[in-house]
Amino acid sequence: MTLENPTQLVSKGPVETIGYESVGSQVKLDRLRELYLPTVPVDHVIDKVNDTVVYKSIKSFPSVRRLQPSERKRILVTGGAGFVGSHLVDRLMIMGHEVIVLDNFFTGTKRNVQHWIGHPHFELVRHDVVDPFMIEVSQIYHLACPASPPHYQYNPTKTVKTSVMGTINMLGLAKRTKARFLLTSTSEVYGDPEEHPQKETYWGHVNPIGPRACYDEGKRIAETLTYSYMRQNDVDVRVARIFNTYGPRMSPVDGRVVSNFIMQALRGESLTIYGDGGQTRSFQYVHDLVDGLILLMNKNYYEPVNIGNPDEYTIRDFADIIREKVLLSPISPDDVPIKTLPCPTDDPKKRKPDITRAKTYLGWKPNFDVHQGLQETVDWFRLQMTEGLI
Ligand SMILES: O=c1ccn([C@@H]2O[C@H](COP(=O)(O)OP(=O)(O)O[C@H]3OC[C@@H](O)[C@H](O)[C@H]3O)[C@@H](O)[C@H]2O)c(=O)[nH]1
Repeated sequence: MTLENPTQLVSKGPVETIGYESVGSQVKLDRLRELYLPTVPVDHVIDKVNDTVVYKSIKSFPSVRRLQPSERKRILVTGGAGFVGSHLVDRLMIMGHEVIVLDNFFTGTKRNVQHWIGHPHFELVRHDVVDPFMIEVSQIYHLACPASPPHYQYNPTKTVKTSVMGTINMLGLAKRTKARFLLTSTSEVYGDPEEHPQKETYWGHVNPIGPRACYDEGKRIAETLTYSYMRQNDVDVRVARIFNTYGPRMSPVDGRVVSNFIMQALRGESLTIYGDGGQTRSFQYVHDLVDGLILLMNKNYYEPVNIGNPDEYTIRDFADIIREKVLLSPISPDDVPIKTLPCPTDDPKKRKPDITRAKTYLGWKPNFDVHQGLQETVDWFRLQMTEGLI
């Protein structure tokens, strides 16, 4: 397969249209932006004098594509009220599909999908995937699982249960309904990698008993389960290994480096670097990830696929980029100091995806550069702060 022409290429200035025609996911960025960075708040009024907020019912929903009933799919998104899930839901809704979201709201929030509540194509169910769930669907995007290190280590046993029992339940559902099943796995399956960049063929270097194991090993067994159901029960499966992702609707308290640095810089606090800051990560913007997930679901490729942006930074350099983005005169980036804290146990020293597979078999590549993606993310955090929502 050859590289499909993405709607916009990186080097040609800011991205304005995203998505891929072959799967009907293309959309103007402005339309999505209205959902998380509205020019005027559509659903609430803030009364700063009395410190109250009034939520209003929305008069009309965002427009969705008119699909023939035969083209419209019924799609289940577990974890659909979370950071990544809600952006996926936005896109699937705009594409004209019917979307059912399952979420236990541990890290997700109703606000992320509030603009769809009441829409005839949309349903939101408070449910924990650890318990079975019955429904008729034709595609399942299985995202449900806390994903930031502080959140997944908060209750490690529950994180393992979510990965194991949650994935068994959703694979069982896929088996019964003959739905196509997409597992969102993670770059953490490579652990602290000895191969760099990481290809999907690399088996990883994971400490099975360390504090990250509940997530790393949880996702590894989730992958094992996925391919066992494929071999044993003919379930049609897809596996995405997601690399570090950022964007609007990240939780300000999830403890990840992007949200921590942005919140610290906006509050004029020191930026906390864990260890010497020489460890690397490669950051992708959430819309690129959503493009990759939708392509993977709809293309005919069942091996694991890395979805990430190979643009690699040391955490120290990344701190400088965020300081420059957030701080406007009269505060200069130098006015926000760096504070060094101990490095977490088993923190991977480097991480960068090899995306040859995604390019070759999906025709996918990231479109957003870090400056455009971070600018929108900072704008979103700033708006939340101005409105007193975080
Ligand atoms: O305030 C901070 C937060 C984090 N960091 C460092 O920044 C790096 C990135 O940390 P993050 O918590 O954002 O993310 P990690 O790469 O550790 O884990 C992530 O990996 C990929 C995804 O599956 C998950 O979202 C998450 O587990 C780490 O080296 C961490 O030690 C800081 O230096 N300061």
